[in-house]
Amino acid sequence: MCTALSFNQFFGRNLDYEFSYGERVAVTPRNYDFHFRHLDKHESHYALIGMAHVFEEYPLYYDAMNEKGLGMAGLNFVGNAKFYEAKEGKNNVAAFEFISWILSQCASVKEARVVLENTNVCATPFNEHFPVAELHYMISDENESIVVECMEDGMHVYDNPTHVLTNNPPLPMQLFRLNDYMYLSNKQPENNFGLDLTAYSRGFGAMGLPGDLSSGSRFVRVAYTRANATSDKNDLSQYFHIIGSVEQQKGLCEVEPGKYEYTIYTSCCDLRNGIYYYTTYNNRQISGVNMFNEDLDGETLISYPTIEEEMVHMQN
Ligand SMILES: C[C@H](CCC(=O)NCCS(=O)(=O)O)[C@H]1CC[C@H]2[C@@H]3[C@H](O)C[C@@H]4C[C@H](O)CC[C@]4(C)[C@H]3C[C@H](O)[C@]12C
Repeated sequence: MCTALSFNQFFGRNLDYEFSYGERVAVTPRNYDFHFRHLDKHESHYALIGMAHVFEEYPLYYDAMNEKGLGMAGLNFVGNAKFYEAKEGKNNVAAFEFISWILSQCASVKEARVVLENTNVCATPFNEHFPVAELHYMISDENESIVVECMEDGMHVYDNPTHVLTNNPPLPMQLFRLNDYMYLSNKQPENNFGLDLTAYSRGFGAMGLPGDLSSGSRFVRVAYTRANATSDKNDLSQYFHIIGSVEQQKGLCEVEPGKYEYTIYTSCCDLRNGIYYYTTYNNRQISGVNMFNEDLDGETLISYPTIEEEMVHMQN
């Protein structure tokens, strides 16, 4: 399971899975040659930063942002995702290139909508070891979010007023399910029984908020948390608290005997300042890579290993 979140200038995701593909924080500078499989070279483009599996200096992004403040993340959409054959007259983009394709040329969600109109996401595998990943995508800038779902019946581009995304089912069904929870409140409930009842603890207003790890429940939980979370100067920690409401602890979701899905990392792109923050399962201290501290006019990929050791700030 995975969850993506956009909150003010912050955008990112929980990457939940039972193993890591070996990811790094990768900066793609403006003059890195993107060799798109079905298209011409893309020699000069926006610079990108994000979490990627780096294969022979090529970034396979999971989630990223560009220097203009647009973010994009791919989340599992197994059984529903369907990518297509290359089509004449379209910009044919392999699914593994999709994040780079959008972020290398779009400065906003508005621009992404236009580019998507002529984009055909293709079922072209990266290589024999990396088959096509069945994903759907959230794209956000500071103001709006959309979700792209490529399915049997075509590519859907949805407005996403919740600014969150999890996994199955498709977004319209996730949104519809919020109807069942519209009563949730951060206030104490009224007593409608006409009996002598008391709200004997704080937090009664959100009684019934799902707490399990299924994708539909995480969608409701994180959408509710985001909708009610206050915003102040400390929005970076508030972002981590919101997405932390749906993190997965090791041991709670068994995918095969003895193997558990857990939150491998949580990312947070600061869309305004080009900083990619993240925490990992064993290292809860926030680490950061600032894309503007790199030579963004370069041609070669820059990447950093994630810091996995627990870091504790001792005070004495
Ligand atoms: C497994 C990851 C998604 C995690 C997730 O959504 N979990 C939910 C599980 S479930 O639905 O609830 O069962 C996805 C997100 C990004 C994916 C990676 C990126 O797409 C980049 C390449 C793409 C290649 O085609 C496959 C390897 C890969 C390196 C992908 C491996 C894997 O599919 C990743 C890492």
